[in-house]
Amino acid sequence: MNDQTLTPEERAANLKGMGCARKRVEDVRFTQGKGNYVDDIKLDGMLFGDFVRSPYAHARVVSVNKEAALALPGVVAVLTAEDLAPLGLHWMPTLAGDKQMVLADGKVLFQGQEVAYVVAEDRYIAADAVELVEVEYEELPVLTDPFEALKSDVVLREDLEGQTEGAHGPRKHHNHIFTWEQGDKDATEAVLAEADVVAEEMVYYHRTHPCPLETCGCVASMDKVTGKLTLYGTFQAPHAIRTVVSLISGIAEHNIRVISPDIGGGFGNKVGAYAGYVCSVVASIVTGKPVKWVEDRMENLMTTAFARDYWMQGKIAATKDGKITGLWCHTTADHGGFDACADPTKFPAGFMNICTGSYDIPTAYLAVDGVYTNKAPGGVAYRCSFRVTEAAYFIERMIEVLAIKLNMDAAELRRINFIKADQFPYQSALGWEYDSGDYHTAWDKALKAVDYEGLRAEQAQRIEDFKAGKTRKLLGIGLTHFTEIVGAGPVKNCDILGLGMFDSCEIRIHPTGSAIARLGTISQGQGHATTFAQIIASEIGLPADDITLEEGDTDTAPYGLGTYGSRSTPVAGAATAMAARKIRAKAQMIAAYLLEVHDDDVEWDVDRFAVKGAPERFKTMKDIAFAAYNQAIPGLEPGLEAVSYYDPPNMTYPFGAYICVMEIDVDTGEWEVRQFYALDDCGTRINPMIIEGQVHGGVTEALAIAMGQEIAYDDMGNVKTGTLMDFFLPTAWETPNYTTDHTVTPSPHHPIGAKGVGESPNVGGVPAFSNAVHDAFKPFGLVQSHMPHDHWRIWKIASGLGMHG
Ligand code: PCD
Ligand SMILES: [Cu+]
Repeated sequence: MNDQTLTPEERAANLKGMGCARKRVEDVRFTQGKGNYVDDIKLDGMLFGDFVRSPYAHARVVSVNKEAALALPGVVAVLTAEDLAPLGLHWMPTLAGDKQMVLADGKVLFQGQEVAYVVAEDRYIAADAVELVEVEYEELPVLTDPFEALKSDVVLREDLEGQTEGAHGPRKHHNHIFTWEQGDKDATEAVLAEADVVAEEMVYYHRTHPCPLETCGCVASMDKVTGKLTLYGTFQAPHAIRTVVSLISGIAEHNIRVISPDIGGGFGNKVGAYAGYVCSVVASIVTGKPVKWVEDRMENLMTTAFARDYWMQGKIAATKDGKITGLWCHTTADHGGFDACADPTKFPAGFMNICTGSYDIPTAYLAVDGVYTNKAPGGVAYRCSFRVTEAAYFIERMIEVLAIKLNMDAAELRRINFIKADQFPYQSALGWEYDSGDYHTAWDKALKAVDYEGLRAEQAQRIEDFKAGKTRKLLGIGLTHFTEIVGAGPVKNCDILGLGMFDSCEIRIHPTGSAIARLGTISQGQGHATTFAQIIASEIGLPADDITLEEGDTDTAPYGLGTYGSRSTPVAGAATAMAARKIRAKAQMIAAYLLEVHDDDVEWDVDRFAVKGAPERFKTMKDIAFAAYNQAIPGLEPGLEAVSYYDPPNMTYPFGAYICVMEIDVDTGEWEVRQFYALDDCGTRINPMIIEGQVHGGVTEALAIAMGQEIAYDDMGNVKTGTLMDFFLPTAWETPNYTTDHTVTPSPHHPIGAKGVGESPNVGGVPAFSNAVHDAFKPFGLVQSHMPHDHWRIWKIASGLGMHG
């Protein structure tokens, strides 16, 4: 059965295990149009839902008249808050401990808010009926600026009036949500007062949106005979959705089956619960028929969870020679009409306290104030694991601002402040324990790869030429060294709605030596079916091609908290290795029995157990799998399967060095990325090709955010960027070529040493692009300018610096 002539290396290669650039197994289906997305699901007698949405950002709903809509042939029902109230479903809990209207209850708080839900026989009738619902509104004053909101007499959340205590402590004002403080305020202020140099700046990270290719949607199907509710949907956390649906609907959890089919990109947008899910479930229960709801693009952009919108006031202190002594940050966080941020419960501003970044900063203080405004709720990670991209942008801008103050090279300033390799595990001033890192090695490699000295020389020449009138183009060199924090993560620290953030994997080996593995996570394009099979292949010596991977069906998958915050590899990936190791432990006993030696006298060799000192006497994993099912082995149960629920001891701290070289035309504001170098360290690399794809995708999203993407509002709370005509999504035209690189610093606590990587390119990419723009104008006096750096804003910078003559 087994080719004994193969070397161990050849046998290992045949497994396509960890480290192999295995081709994505998912793509056979996707490239042939054989994916199965929510909108592909068609059930007998299925009805369609659509929302009546508010055109106003703040208004009282005086009346809703459904008559004309109900009279339209094909319309089955029109639901309003009044219909949901008797069921207690007109409001729902948010992930952030707040509550949110499912359908407008007396007033609306943001443009596009759900007012009524129409159910009809097809999508088009539903859309027509939406037009026929007559809603009378009475406009109220609109607050779109969080600083104004905190001063205004206008009460946004009347339901909370008089409540001085919120989900995260005291509320200071009727539009205030929480204050979150970390670090030592007094000590930091003392350091600032005595420092040689203090740089101060307001760093704004604008509101944006993940905008996945596929919008959010679901199909709810209540079987009245069995009492079982099946809910298909674009869920990044199917198990959590099942628990939440059970808690708010009262349907027993075993009678709910949640299925996430193929998902066309999630990027954090599909973590939370939306009104569409609740209304579809209610509509299916009421009508006894399956009900489908799928958003259109404008609904997705205008109403589902936004990202960022952080105003970060910063102060950074240093000695004359550039040693950073303290960091202070006060953030005003615009959370929109309801606090629906998707962060672990104890972290209302996510992991923003990673804002000391890659630097050994002895003293620091961070305070975040959450504020209600008339904007869409949400606050999702959007490829940045819980406000880490905000934190990284903040510190990487503050470093640049400090470099200007010190008149020092920003690469050197970073180098002298990096946490040193021998300081890990490193305790940060804001409360984290960084697991591992080697920043100096990564930094030097990156600077060398782009010829940093050469670039600075070229830039100096360019400045001369510009001043001499020989060119109108500037050169910017954008530097970033970021530290990520992913893999939420320890249950003692992290939960969502009280559900501990562990994750899981169950592996079953079949008699012929192939296998199926099921996880509590769910791929939205990341390629889990490819990579997690590789972990198992390396751990138990069965070829990855013989391992099926399944996620997203709560009736079959073990409980897990889902995929976001780059947690699948750190948490479910660890569970996968641990489950595989349980299988290998049993396999060892089976092998020893078959080989008639003691358990301790066999040793593992790539895909087999061999007798110690006699490698020609062995049983392959395939032999062992068969024996597990066909031999009665004394003292052992038949079969070969295992499950692991993994509660990680710590998060993982991937890091990277990104450098962006940009040409900027001062007369048009146009930019061109000439070079983008991305070095990532995500510990042990499972699939280098997938990692490269993750970096390409993530840096492209970072480019979008830094250079143009924005959810912008006017003073009346109208969303100005609610279509892809106005909301910047880069195409192949704008997307530059990327050079990827890596170092490998394994996580000491992860069973295979892997850290997450999916979010890193966004965390590192945004400051790299933004710093490039700033760097180009720095010699002409620019210190700080807000993103997104679209052509107009860049042109305005040039203008403001008097560069237009
Ligand atoms: N060391 C390592 C790591 C990792 N890896 C790979 O890579 C990936 C990723 O991973 P991670 O990092 O762990 O992550 P996950 O968890 O899986 O995922 C998540 C992420 O992911 C990213 N990416 C992506 N891709 C795609 N395609 N799609 C999508 O959607 C997405 N999203 C995004 C996001 S946003 Mo959030 O949600 O915001 O929080 S978070 C996120 C996978 O496959 C894995 O396996 C490897 O290989 N190695
Ligand atoms: Cu975030």
